[in-house]
Amino acid sequence: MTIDYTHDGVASTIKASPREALKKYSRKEVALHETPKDCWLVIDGKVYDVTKWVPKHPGGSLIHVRAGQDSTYLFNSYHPLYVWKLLDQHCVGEIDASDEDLSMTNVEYLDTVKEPFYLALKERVEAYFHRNKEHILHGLGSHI
Ligand code: HEM
Repeated sequence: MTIDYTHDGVASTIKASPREALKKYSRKEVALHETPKDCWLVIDGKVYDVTKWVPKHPGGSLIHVRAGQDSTYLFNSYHPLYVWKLLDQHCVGEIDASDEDLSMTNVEYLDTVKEPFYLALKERVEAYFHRNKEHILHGLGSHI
């Protein structure tokens, strides 16, 4: 199951598709890349080397607070849905499911990003803020 964020209407684009052959990494291998100058992230089971993107990141140093670790929840909570499309270019592999170490991730959140209800809700919230010309983070800031 992968999420295809390349179409309009994100919630309807969850579909089963064969994964291309990606290099497999254990979470321990990913954990070796834990600095701003060598920054790998695990997001939704895939491994991303975002080192080159660190100095350009609009959200500044937050990009490396979980360098070398699972950042699925953090990534998803901070970004509008379109940012998922930008991840592909940084992909270097995926987590080796046969060597999964659940103590190194936060299983509670792993499937949330794939749930149609969650995606539909997030899409609608983004559309609301867009219509009202508010920045989503600033808008939320006044309510939390
Ligand atoms: C878990 C690591 C990350 C965290 C905590 C994080 C956090 C943030 C935050 C707080 C912002 C809002 C900045 C602002 O509006 O003032 C932001 C914006 C952004 N980030 Fe990240 N980021 C992370 C990783 C990434 C990665 C890996 C990419 C791309 C490959 C990325 C791409 C972007 C883009 C394009 C924006 C601008 C979004 C917009 O408002 O249109 N970020 N990020």
